[in-house]
Amino acid sequence: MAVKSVALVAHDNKKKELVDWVADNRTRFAPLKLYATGTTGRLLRDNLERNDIHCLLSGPLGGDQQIGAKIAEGEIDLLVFFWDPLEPQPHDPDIKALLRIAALWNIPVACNRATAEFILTSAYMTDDRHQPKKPDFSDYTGRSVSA
Ligand SMILES: O=C(CO)COP(=O)(O)O
Repeated sequence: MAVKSVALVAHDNKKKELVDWVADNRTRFAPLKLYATGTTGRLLRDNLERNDIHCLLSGPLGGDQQIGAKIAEGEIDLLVFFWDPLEPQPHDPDIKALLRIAALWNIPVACNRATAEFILTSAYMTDDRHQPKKPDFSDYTGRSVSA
């Protein structure tokens, strides 16, 4: 079975919810390759005693953009992003950019625990025959533009 890569990101008020959810699903997460923004990743590492989590920069310091770049490069199969709907964030443009790039590249995104549960327990998680359709941007990249 191909190893799926999951990016885990949570805003401060949502970090406990994310860490608890991942801990509750430890067995399902065991075979998955995990990426996380800096602080989320540190908490996951400490609480799950998993030292193989690829921790990027903290979100406001560029971590959201690093995850977005990995999505664009085809390295991420699922984004779990518990963003905080009750608190403004200084790096709001980065958050929008991350959600945009995930939508653009047709990556499944869970923004709350209910959705994350549906996706994590989906048969598609372990079925190599299922691959989300890769978008075809050839019309866009090949468009005529005058220099
Ligand atoms: O701010 C974040 C996502 O927008 C998360 O970053 P941290 O995991 O570093 O707190």
